[in-house]
Formats: sequence, structure tokens, C-alpha cells
Amino acid sequence: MKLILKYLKKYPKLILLNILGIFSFVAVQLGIPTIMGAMIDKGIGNSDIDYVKKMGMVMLLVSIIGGAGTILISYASSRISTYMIRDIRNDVFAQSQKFSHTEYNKFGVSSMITRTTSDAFQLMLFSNLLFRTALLAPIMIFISVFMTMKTSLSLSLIIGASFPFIILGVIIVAKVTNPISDRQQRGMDRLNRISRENLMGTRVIRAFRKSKYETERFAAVNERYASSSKNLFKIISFTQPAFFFLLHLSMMAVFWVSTIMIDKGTLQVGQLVAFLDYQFHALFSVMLFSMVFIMYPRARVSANRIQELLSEEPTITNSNNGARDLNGKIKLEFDHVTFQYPNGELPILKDISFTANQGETIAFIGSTGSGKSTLINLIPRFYDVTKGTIKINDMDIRDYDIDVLRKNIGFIPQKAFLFRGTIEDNLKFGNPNATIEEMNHAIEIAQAKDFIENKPDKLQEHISEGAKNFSGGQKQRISIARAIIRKPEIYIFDDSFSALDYKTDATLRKALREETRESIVLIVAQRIGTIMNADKIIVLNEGEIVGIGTHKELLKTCNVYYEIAESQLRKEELEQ
Ligand SMILES: Nc1ncnc2c1ncn2[C@@H]1O[C@H](COP(=O)(O)OP(=O)(O)OP(=O)(O)O)[C@@H](O)[C@H]1O
Repeated sequence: MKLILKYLKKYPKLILLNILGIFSFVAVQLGIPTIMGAMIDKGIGNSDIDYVKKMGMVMLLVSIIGGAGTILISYASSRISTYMIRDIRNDVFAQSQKFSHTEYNKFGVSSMITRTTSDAFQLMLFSNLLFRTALLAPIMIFISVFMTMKTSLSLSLIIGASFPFIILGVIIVAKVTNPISDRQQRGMDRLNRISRENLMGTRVIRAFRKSKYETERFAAVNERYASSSKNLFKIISFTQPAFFFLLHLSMMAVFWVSTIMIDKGTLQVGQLVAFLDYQFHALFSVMLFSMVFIMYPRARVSANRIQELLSEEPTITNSNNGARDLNGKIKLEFDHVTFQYPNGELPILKDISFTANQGETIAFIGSTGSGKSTLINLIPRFYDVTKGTIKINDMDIRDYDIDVLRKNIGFIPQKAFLFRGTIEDNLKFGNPNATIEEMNHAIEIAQAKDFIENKPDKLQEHISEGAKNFSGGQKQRISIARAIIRKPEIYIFDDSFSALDYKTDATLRKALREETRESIVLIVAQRIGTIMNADKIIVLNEGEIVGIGTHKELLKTCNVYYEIAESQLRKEELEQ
């Protein structure tokens, strides 16, 4: 509810329209039975056709006003709920942009998608119901109860007797549905997760002939989801017939008592008609109001899940008044850096120290899982160090404005990720103001010019979702060009040449050397050939530096490096 109230404040005009609609609706709905009662008793009872005509006109006018009120309620409530959910979705998305990898790992991508889609939708349904009925129903209940009592006190006691049963029913339903709603939304998370995994891993699933297994796995999770939804709808759908049963029961009692009263002359037929209408409004409004309480637990689960995202404090925060400039010649320094993943038990990097100066190429090599990617992920602050400091130009990177820090880094990830759009759109992701010359220069260095020229639409060639219409090597080269366009101070290549053939790899690195003369280049690679010309090679083993030096120095001083080189180079190359 707090979440809804917070967003509601933005739309005072629509709230006002909603209230206006509610009041005209209430006045009309509750005015009509009085007019009807008078028409029957004074008009039909006295055969006064003029009176019936006059009251008929009044009734018509009142109905038109009532119709306008209903339209106003629908207009205002649907607008408020739609805008509100739009704002919530925007805020959740903006918040997710602030999240570091730690928060992504904590929530899981699938759950974040469910929260912005399914949970937001649940909240929209509930808020729509809320704005239509939350104010309307209590006013209707209050006035129609008053009118029933005014029409006949003894008959109203009969209706009053059904109220405690309705309230008790609502409490029971709310209590029972709360845990089921929670299970249902978590089931939706699981469904999303499996769908995503399957859609992304289709080729693996087919290659390993696991389609049947995956279909069964999906069906099992889907069945669990359907079962909790079924239980929820069963309970909710049971409430309406139960309510109407109570309504009819009380109507029967009213008819029974009123027959006696009319016989005795203490009640008129018109009064009975008006009473029945008021009774219907009173009980129907109670039912509407009950629906708010019945739907509330489900909406609360969704609201809590959204609120949990919105109130999550990102672990990586931007320094207040962080430095806006890197100042002078670029220098990067790791000073006794230790790092442990928030969900991990042991440090992945231990006491890492090294310095990289402007114009230098530093390479990282080591067995898989030795911590190479983890190390370079610390530089753009995807994670923050656990101990020690990373400095750029002698200042802790946490003291820089995070945008300035990242603007100066050209990051080329292990798995090239391209967005749906054109090649040009993707290049401009690196620098929206890049000119055509700059783009051509970047694709030339990235050795992407030839294949782009061969595409029918050149730079305008369409990239499909997940860049499925490009090969692994082509994707890598576009993602390298995207980083070059930024002209960053620090280049980070995380195994970004792995999908290139040896010749392209060598030509690309040669062209890059010219381009990056004024920058620091950090390269993570598995191939010795890719890094042997680096100014400094850092050998990692189980998160520790076990060797620093040039290729030649390391061959002599570092066993781990020698073993890697031995497995990849010919004997003569080793002895050179
Ligand atoms: N998000 C994470 N949460 C917890 N542990 C992680 C996470 N990412 C990586 N690790 C662990 O950190 C260790 C180092 O992984 P990292 O990816 O840095 O190795 P790497 O040297 O780059 O390996 P590769 O050459 O195979 O890419 C591994 O044991 C891995 O399981």
C-alpha cells in the first residue's frame, strides 16, 4: 500500500476526477430507489400518470448523470493505475541500471524480469480495483445502510445479520491466499528462468538431444505454477457464489418478514422495492469492498517484491563530488588487492600488486578459474575490492566519479554482446557522436572492414537479437571497434581475440599497437601468441601472482608460464 501511495501523489488531478465520479455515481445509484419507491406508492398507487411521467424524467436525468460518473471513474482509475505502473516500471529499470553484479547475482535476472512484468501487472490490476471501489464501496455501504434503516429498521436488522459472515469469510480467504500468492509469483520466476535458459541454450539442447528432457522439466515447473494458480482461483471464485448465496438468503428473509408487514399495513410496496434496491447496493458494495481485501494479499506479495528491488542499496556507489578528471599521464596501480565474491567463501584474488603505465601493454595469463576475468572486472568497478586499493593516477578509483572512470575505459568482454539494431547503432553505443570517418577508422583497426563491406547494407546491416546473424569472430571485432571509437585511456580485452584466427589476431594486435600508443592496454588471453609481445605479462595461479615479466624472462623464471608456453609453442620457439 505504501508503494501505491508513494506513486499516487503524482496524479492529484486524476484522483480529484475519480472522487468526483464516485460522488455522482453514489448520489445517482442511491437516488434512483427513492424515486422508484415514490413512483410506485404515489404514482402507480394513486393512478397519477402525470406524477409517474414527471418522476420518469427525473429518473432519466439522474441516470445520465450516473452514467457520466461511471465513465469518469473508469477513465480516472484506469489512467491512474496505468501511469502508476508505468512509473514503477521505469523506476525499477533505472534502479537495475545502478545495480552492480552483486545485486544481479542476488536477485537473478529472471526474477528481475518477473518483478518488472508480472508483479507490476498484478499491482496494476489491484490498483485499478482499488481506485474503482476503495472509496466508492464504503460510501455506498454507509449511505445505503442508512437508507435501508430509514426505510425500515426491522428489515435492515435482517441484512445486518449477514455482515459478520461476510467479514469472517474475507478474513479467512485473505489468510489462505497469502502464501499461495507468494508461491505463485516464485513459480513465475522459475518459469521465466527455465524459458530464458532454454531459449538461449537451444543449440546445446538440440545438439545433446535434450529437448524431451527440457520439455518435461518445463512441464513440471509449469504444472506447479498452474497448480498454485488453480488453487488461488478456486478460492477466489468460491467467494462470489458464497456471497450471492448469503444475499439471496437475506432477500428470502426480507420477503418473508415484509409480506407480514405489508399485510399488517406497516410497510408499502414502493417502500419494499426501494428497500430491496438499497439492500442490494449495500450488500453488493460489501462484496466489492471484500474483493479489495481478497486481492490485497496477492498484490502485497507483488508490491513487496518490487519494493525489495527499489530499496536495494547498490553495493557500488558513486563517490559524492568524485573527481571528474583523470589528470595527466595515465597510470594504473593495483596495491595489495584482495577480492572475495559476496557469495563466495574464499578470496579469489590474493594480494595482487602491479603497475601499468601509459603506453604499456600488460597481459594476464593463467589456468582457467585463476581469477583473470575477476581481476579486470575490478577496474570498471563491476565489483569493489575487498582489501587493498586500485589507483588511477595515484587516486583510489572509488574516489572518481563512476561515469568518468567508466568513460575512460574501453571494455571488451569475453562474450561479445551486441544489441539489436544496425552495425552503426552498435558502434555508436561507444560514442554517439562518432563521425563516419571515426567509425571507418575503428572498423579498419578491428579488422572488421572487409566483412562489413561484404554485407549488403554495410554499416546499416541489421543485427538480430543476440547477433545470431553474425559469427563469433565478427561479433568480437565489432565489439572491439565499439571500444576503439571511445578512444579510452585504458583498454581491457577479456579474452576478446579468442574467436579470431591466428592471422587476424596478429594483424589486429599490430594495428591496435599504433592506436593505443597513448593508452594502457590490458589483455587477458589463453594463447601465448596473443600476449608474448606484451611489455609485462602477469601469470596468475589460484588468484595469486606467480610471475611478472616479459615473455623471455618468464620462460626462465616462471614454471607455470613455461608449462603453458610449452603446451602451445614449438620447441624452437621456446628456445628463441
Ligand atoms: N559471480 C561470481 N560469484 C562467485 N564466484 C565467482 C563468480 N564469478 C567467478 N567466480 C569464481 O571465481 C573464480 C575465478 O573466475 P574467473 O572468471 O575470474 O577466472 P578466469 O581466470 O577468468 O577463468 P577463464 O580463463 O576460464 O575465463 C572461479 O573459481 C569462479 O568460480
